[in-house]
Amino acid sequence: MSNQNDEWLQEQQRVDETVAKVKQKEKFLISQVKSVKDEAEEIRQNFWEDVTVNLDEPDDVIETFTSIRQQAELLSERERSYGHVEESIETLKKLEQSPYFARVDFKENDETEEKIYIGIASFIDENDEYLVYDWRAPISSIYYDGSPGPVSYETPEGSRSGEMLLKRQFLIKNGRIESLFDTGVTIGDEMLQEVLGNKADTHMKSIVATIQKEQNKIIRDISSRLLFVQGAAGSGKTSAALQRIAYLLYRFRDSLHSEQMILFSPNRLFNHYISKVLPELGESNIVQTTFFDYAQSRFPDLELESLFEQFENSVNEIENTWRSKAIQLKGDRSFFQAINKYVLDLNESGLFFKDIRFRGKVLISKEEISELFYSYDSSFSLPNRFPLVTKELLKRLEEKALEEEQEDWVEEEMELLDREDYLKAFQHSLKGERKGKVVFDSFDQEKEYLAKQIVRKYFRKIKVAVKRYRFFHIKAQFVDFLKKASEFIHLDEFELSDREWLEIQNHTIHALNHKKIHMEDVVPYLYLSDLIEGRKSQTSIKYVFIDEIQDYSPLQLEYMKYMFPYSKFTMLGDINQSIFNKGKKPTIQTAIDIFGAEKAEIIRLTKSYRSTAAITAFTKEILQDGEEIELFEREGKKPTIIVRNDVDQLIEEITDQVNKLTKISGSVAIIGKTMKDCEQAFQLLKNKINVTLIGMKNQEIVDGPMLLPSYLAKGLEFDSVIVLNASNEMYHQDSERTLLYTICTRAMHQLIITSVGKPSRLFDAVDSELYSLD
Ligand SMILES: Nc1ncnc2c1ncn2[C@@H]1O[C@H](COP(=O)(O)OP(=O)(O)OP(=O)(O)O)[C@@H](O)[C@H]1O
Repeated sequence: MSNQNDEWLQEQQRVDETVAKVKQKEKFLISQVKSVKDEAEEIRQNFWEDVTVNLDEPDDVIETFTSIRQQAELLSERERSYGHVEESIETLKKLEQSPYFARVDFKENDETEEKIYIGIASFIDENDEYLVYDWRAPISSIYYDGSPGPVSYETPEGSRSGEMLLKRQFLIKNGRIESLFDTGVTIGDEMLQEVLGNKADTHMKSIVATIQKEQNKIIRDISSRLLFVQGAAGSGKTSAALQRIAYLLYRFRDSLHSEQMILFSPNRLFNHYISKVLPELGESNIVQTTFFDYAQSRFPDLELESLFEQFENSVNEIENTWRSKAIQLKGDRSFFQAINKYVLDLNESGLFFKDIRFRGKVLISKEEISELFYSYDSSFSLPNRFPLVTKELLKRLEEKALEEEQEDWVEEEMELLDREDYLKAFQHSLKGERKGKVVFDSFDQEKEYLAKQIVRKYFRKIKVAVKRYRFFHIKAQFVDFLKKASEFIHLDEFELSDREWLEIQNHTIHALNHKKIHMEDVVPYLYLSDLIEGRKSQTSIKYVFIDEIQDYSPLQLEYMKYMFPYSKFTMLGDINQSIFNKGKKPTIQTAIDIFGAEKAEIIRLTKSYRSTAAITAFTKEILQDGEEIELFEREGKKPTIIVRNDVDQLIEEITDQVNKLTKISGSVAIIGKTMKDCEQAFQLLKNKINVTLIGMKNQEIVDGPMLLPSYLAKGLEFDSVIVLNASNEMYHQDSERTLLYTICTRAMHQLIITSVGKPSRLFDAVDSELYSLD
């Protein structure tokens, strides 16, 4: 038997031993879980028997309350430990299948050599010996960063160094070693080839076994206030970010919880796509949202235009019309500063208020509110004056309510009261009697009581509105700001004339009057309202992750910093994939300007792992002055450009291709430019193939072929991509280069570009050797 086989056998033996111990532990925990579960069940069943309920005297009430609380705490403690044991069992089940994926032999100075096995979680045997180290443990970083020879790694106590004698990778499935490699500098290409050659999944997978050195830097960074990752399409930005979340939760497990992290992703489809990575690593998902969803939650009364609608609307307009200039201006940092300056001027006067009305009558006029607001000392900030004004308004409303009780309408309404209302009044009277209070002894008193109830019912709504500061007229304030904004900004820097600016204002006002708000107005509007009314920034959030950062405007970045003042930011983006935001400066520079260079770390990922070398070579040439992109050598067919004369022929071709591709590859996506294009194609395709149209309303990845617009495909990947009609007519502007690049880079194994008539001129720059033409 050769040495190599001996090694393999020895390793398999170790796997067997580890798995046996894992199973043993699992068995023990299963028995434990049963007893914890039974105990919790018993507490729940006997809950009321074990507490003493006595509500006679105030002291008894306190005692009862304490007793209930103790019992509830006991129950939740048992339930928590039940949850923990369940989680541990889940992890053990994973270890049972594949206990580890790597081994490094490490010798620290004069100490004896140690064999470190690395897996998705630590496993310690009965003698407290580490049979498996968590991939996030300090020592595990030498596997990702180092190669055989001298190595060092960071621990919370400082740096440690020694020598790495061996670096080995395993692929273990169902407790059997399927492959084993000893590797050098990088984490073996063999392993990566194997992983990347697999089919796409409806959910993203974790990359824990093959994290690359540069990605490991992203994952383990703990000092930067701003970690900015500029990475080519498919270079693992999202993957690294998710591993980073898992790492941070492990590294700071005593002080950091998943609720203290938030991830802004491009769309809900993407949220769904990445939702299994953290649970796969044994961690809970963090809050995932999209900026649109966040903003919508702040605008209950307005219909928000989404970034996608903005895209759909603006692609139809000629470039550089006033709309795209408006988007530029309203996304600029100078616009943010303009809001700051405008608000400074409101300290003494200038806030807009609304009358507080009831039944068509003004209860408290806007002038009265304004007078009240500005009666407070101007050293009080605007937000600090709001609670004071609210308190006073509520007091005045009480007086108004008393007056209102005398009005005729109250009496009329009283006559319309049904039996139930009277019964309620009667019960109230009985309650009062029990408490030794004066109760109705005359018809007048009963009437008085009912009148109070009626008015109170109506006034309740008004009071709620006052408590929510609805007396402040944010819409009018925003319009006023727009009217005065040109005092604070230089319109000519945005090539805007006064007339165009006026047109932009009218456009915004028109939308607001129809209870709508354009995407470019959303953040300025939110910020203005926050500065005036005072919004509590989210101080409990410690880490903010923003994916597809290139689509955020500079003003949005400013707002993010304002909203999460104590957070560390991880921003992931690719300037080559900017679809929406065409700011004056690259986002990376803007982010550094905003957050300051001292605490910023920039990491560039240049190697693209998603696509075959043939696809990356092709997509790279669509960009002319793109960021650096390196190929990952993985074999595959050259992309094909298929040109047909008319739409019918194109649809025939797409039908054939989808039928062929679904037989050989896993997921197939047909990607169109806009939703409208996709809807038209869907009408023509739906009776020929079983395809699902993905839109804003059904953002979920499904099995089988999908048809979706470019912006919803962001961040996703598919085994095969068919680009829907990439004709010259469809994509002809230079600004659409990045859009076309984004669509094409979704393909992992095969890329087919279709076109009615001449394909987009944006492909002209691509070497004809890099694709085949049909
Ligand atoms: N170290 C790695 N090991 C294995 N697979 C990897 C690694 N890095 C990236 N990948 C794979 O490459 C693909 C692309 O990764 P990911 O989606 O994270 O890239 P991205 O940079 O966010 O892409 P894009 O900007 O195009 O959306 C995924 O299938 C991911 O699993």
